[in-house]
Amino acid sequence: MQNMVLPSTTSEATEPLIKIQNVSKRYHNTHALQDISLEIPRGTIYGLIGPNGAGKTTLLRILAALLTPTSGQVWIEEQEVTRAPSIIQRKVGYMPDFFGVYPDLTSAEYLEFYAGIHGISRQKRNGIVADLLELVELSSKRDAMVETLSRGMKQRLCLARALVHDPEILLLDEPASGLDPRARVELRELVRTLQGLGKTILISSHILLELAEMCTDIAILQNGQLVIAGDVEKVTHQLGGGRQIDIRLLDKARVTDTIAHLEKIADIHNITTNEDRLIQAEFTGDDEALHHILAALINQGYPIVSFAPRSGGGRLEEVFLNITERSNQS
Ligand SMILES: Nc1ncnc2c1ncn2[C@@H]1O[C@H](COP(=O)(O)OP(=O)(O)OP(=O)(O)O)[C@@H](O)[C@H]1O
Repeated sequence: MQNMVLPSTTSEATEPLIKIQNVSKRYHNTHALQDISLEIPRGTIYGLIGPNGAGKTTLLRILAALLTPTSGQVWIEEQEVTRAPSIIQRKVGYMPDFFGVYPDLTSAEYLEFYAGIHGISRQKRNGIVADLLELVELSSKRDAMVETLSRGMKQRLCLARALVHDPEILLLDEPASGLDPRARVELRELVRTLQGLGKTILISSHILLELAEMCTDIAILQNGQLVIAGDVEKVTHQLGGGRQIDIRLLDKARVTDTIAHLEKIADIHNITTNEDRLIQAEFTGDDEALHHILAALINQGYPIVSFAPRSGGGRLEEVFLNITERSNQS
């Protein structure tokens, strides 16, 4: 299947922070990555999605300057990653997909150790460690042994470790794997907080739903090849996935005529109403079309209380399965 790289709305305004140009990686006879080109806009939460063995870890390790591509180049701003690994490692925080074995350390000692590795002076370490523990909501566990933390807590500690040198870019390899739903929500909130702090974040997962609600952009990898990439809305739209809109009305008596109005709009499909004043529908247009629909509803006096398009959501998983199936067949 031909690669589709869609322009990102965020990348239109600014130069991408990361440029991946024709990157391939071969391990003996395995083509882990094949001619991948991708641009990561600054400030995005970029989801790297693909089934096991798709090449996600390989790509993240190349971006972290921990692995050299067989061919192609990766640029982070004006630096080519293989030519300046130590500069890149200062800009990048990498959280691997495995925890490894923890030495006999408390949470605070663990972070202090990594702060030392990054050359942070002793005077600054205490303050940085306290700030990081607060950020990942582990202040109450500062003196707990790492081994005694829950999986979700270990995951957050690992994320704090990746942040110890205040990198601009965070590479998180399967950060949600093995977490229960509550820990996943906490992780999602933390990732959003980090985006708010100006970080550009790449997150991999083989489960699209884990990422759908938190990513601004996604790239789907399959057998080392890029299947599609771009802003979540555009990818979903391009693949015919559509979005769901939840429309809540003030007045139950107006549900029927609102539905009759929506039924006449070409981009709206599968309208349902399962609660008193809530109408749900699928929408396959772009944001401009959505704006016109909302403006018309308001202008014509429909009593709208809320009008909420949901990015991706459940539909994305379907899109992902469709696209990986299609590329398997090609
Ligand atoms: N060190 C290695 N030596 C040989 N083959 C490797 C090595 N590392 C990865 N591979 C192979 O490269 C391909 C891509 O692996 P990679 O770990 O990047 O995929 P992934 O998408 O992260 O998968 P997962 O979700 O299972 O972690 C796989 O076929 C894998 O077996």
